[in-house]
Amino acid sequence: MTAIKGLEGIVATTSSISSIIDGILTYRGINIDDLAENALFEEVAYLLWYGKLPTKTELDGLRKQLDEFAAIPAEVIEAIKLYPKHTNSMAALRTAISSLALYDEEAGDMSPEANQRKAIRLQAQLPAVIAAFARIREGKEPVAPQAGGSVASNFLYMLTGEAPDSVAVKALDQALVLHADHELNASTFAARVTVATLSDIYSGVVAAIGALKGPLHGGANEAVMVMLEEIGSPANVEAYINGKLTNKEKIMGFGHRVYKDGDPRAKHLQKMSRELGERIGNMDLYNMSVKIESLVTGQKGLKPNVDFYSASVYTTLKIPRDLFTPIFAISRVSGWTAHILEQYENNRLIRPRAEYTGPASAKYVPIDQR
Ligand SMILES: CC(=O)SCCNC(=O)CCNC(=O)[C@H](O)C(C)(C)COP(=O)(O)OP(=O)(O)OC[C@H]1O[C@@H](n2cnc3c(N)ncnc32)[C@H](O)[C@@H]1OP(=O)(O)O
Ligand SMILES: O=C([O-])CC(=O)C(=O)O
Repeated sequence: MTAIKGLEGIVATTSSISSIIDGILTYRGINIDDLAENALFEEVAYLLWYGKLPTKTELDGLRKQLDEFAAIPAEVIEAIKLYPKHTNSMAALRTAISSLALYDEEAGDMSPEANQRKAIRLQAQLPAVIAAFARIREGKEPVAPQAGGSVASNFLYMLTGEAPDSVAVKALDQALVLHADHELNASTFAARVTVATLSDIYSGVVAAIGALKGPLHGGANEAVMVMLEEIGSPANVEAYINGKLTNKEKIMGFGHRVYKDGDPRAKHLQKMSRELGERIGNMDLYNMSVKIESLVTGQKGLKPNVDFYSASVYTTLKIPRDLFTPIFAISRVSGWTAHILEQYENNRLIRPRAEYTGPASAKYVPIDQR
């Protein structure tokens, strides 16, 4: 038995949800470029869950369910008020989602219908939980979502308490489309491993949030912003990046386990970053990002991944840095739950083996002789 470090290249399941073949990403066979340019996030969530694009009636039905399910139990809001104000936002999200399970009367119902409803409930409640946490830590009361609003517009509304402008809503919606699913990424794998024991959907999503939090995965978008802040201005980029590369440090937002020739989603986020910068008349973040890309690609051959330009996009939308990874979760929960439902449909316990590297043969030594 020889271990493959990081399971690179191992095909661990079949899935009909998303594919990455020859560097092309599709959701249910539809190219991500097509979806990024034309689809709304709710259409994409429907596509991931049900395997087809919704009709207008089906989309309206999903929106109605998202509205109905968005309310957060008062006990969960009260608990969030007790979280330390400076706690990590992904830790807060992980805890709050876990506590939502306690108040879901269907939590123990493992029927496909109940699990589908729970998937929609998680999609509806996750943005509300993040916005509530962000407001509560500033001493403000949570804002309820507006019926009929999209996931993107409602998140911005719940965060600020003000009607968001249409450019911001469109940008966030497109970002949500781009992040919704990605084959067997680490957090989705964590979710599938968890529910393959026939544990519940909340446990799967909590495991996924824990995996997404790390800076080698979803946490990279926040780490990119930390880097941009450290650099400070386009004039400092070269010295900073050269220093990091000389020290063999990783540049966050670059590289990918599957894409070696570039991430097809990055160009959409780059365009968004440029357009939003032009709109506010400040191109510093965009110019810094482009310069970093040119140096890292030029010297290391590494291309930006989905996390790189999302940092400048979210900052230009005035979203606090530590909410970037929770926003990733707002989108990816659609993919996580689609994968969880797929896992339940055709389940087998996921239990690989380990190549043993400990002592070959050892004897128990009584404690008084050690
Ligand atoms: C949504 C997402 O999860 S996208 C990924 C988000 N994560 C990041 O942006 C963090 C930065 N990137 C990375 O750490 C990696 O590229 C990962 C984790 C994404 C992929 O990791 P792996 O497939 O395991 O690649 P691995 O880390 O082995 O890198 C291979 C080589 O490229 C180098 N490399 C990879 N990424 C980077 C980077 N961002 N900066 C500098 N060097 C890098 C490694 O140091 C390694 O070099 P070596 O062979 O000389 O030791
Ligand atoms: O697929 C991966 O390894 C990381 C990921 O989630 C993504 O790129 O969206």
